[in-house]
Amino acid sequence: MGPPLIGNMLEFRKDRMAFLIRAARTYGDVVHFRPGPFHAYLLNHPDHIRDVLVGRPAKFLKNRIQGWMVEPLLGKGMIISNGEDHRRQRRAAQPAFAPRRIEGYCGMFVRHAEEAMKAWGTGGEYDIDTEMLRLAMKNLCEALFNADTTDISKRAEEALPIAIELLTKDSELWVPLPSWLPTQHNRKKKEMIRALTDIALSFADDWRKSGVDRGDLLSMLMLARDEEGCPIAQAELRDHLVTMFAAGYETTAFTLIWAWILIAQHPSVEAALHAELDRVLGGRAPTAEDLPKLTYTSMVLKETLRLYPAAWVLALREPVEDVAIGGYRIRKGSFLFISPYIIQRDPRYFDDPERFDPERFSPDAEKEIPRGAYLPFGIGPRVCIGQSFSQTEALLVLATLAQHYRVSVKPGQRLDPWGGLALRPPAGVRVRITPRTSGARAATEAISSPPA
Ligand code: HEM
Repeated sequence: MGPPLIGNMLEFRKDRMAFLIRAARTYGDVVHFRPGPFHAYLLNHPDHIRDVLVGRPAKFLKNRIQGWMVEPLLGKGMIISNGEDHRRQRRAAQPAFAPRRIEGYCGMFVRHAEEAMKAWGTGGEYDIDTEMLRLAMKNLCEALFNADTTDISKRAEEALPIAIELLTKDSELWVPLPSWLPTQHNRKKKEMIRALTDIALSFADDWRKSGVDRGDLLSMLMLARDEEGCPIAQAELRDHLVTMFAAGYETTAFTLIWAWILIAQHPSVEAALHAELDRVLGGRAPTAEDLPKLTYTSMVLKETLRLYPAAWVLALREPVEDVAIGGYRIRKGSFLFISPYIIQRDPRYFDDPERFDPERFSPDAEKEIPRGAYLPFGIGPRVCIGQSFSQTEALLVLATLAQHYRVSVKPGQRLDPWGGLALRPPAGVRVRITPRTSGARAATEAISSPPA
């Protein structure tokens, strides 16, 4: 438990991922620890996780502490709201993520990937994180805000990561430092948050000039009316838009970054991926109709999200009354940690869990995974609203790019995961990007064609 007041805070701060893994492997399904003066519990059994997220979600609210950690950025947006506020926000945003809508985004995901390929040309050395983050931001801006992406997404690309990094630093303290303190940290944070607010509200201003329903998230929010016929207040609109930025940007980009790293490290997976892409696409760009045929590509992404779930820990939950979980009495107001990263590497549910093996997600094998042991997008009523948006985006981006290019990671870089707001490599990832030759494509086509 550690000393009073500080508890396990120092250990947790030093290496939170290692601390949680150690705690789970040593103490089992429900682990009590103390980040500072608080009582926290890590839930590490699929049944307990389902109990909280699916069985009794109304008894476990998003916790107040993370409210102050991320509220300066997200305001009272959907990720941290509770109860009726949350239901209203989710209802307003849901149509932008309907299957028909997502199908409509497919051409744009591919177009942006093709633009990236044009710049790659005959290949060279790149930071794969910069490339994927740029793509994710363009996709997000165009799909959700119908914004001309070049200028706006550049500004957002600059401000968002800095804001997220400063908030992550705050979150390590567990106790809020007054935001009025004239520190450089606070000044920078305010500046970045103001920049993001300006960007979000400039979308709204642009929209008002035409007032046309373009079928994107922004139009839906701008046209939404409450029971009294009033539009969404400016502050709520801002919170909605910045929340979507924060939730949808790094998550998808880092999933793709990890996928490239893992594919580069596993030549047999790379060969199977190329074989599928050559067989299904044969050199042409993918479309929405190809999605169900890209089964192996999808398995690669699912396995990437098992080992490197971008949301490595879910938003903390707080019981609204004393509850029993797995035979333990947990007091009202404690924090509940649920970590996809920890449970998805648990040897009880995944054989040889550190091994990258997309076959775990072959249609038959996937059915055997216990419910609650694999949850990169969460489960229950707070499941990620952007899940199918992001899965479709990642699949099409990977299929478009991997069909024509190979990525190899320059040796000597640190690639251990670091749990910031999203799970990421500790620094930029330098890679060599090489065009796949048509000869190589013909060879995989020969391997993947059934004998006559
Ligand atoms: C690989 C990509 C992504 C991953 C791994 C991911 C993961 C998650 C997870 C685990 C949750 C549930 C959090 C909890 O229960 O505490 C969540 C919620 C959410 N995600 Fe995602 N997400 C991704 C992409 C996106 C995208 C692209 C968007 C929007 C464009 C998005 C928007 C949201 C929102 C608004 C919520 C809050 C939903 C609610 O509370 O009702 N996410 N996400």
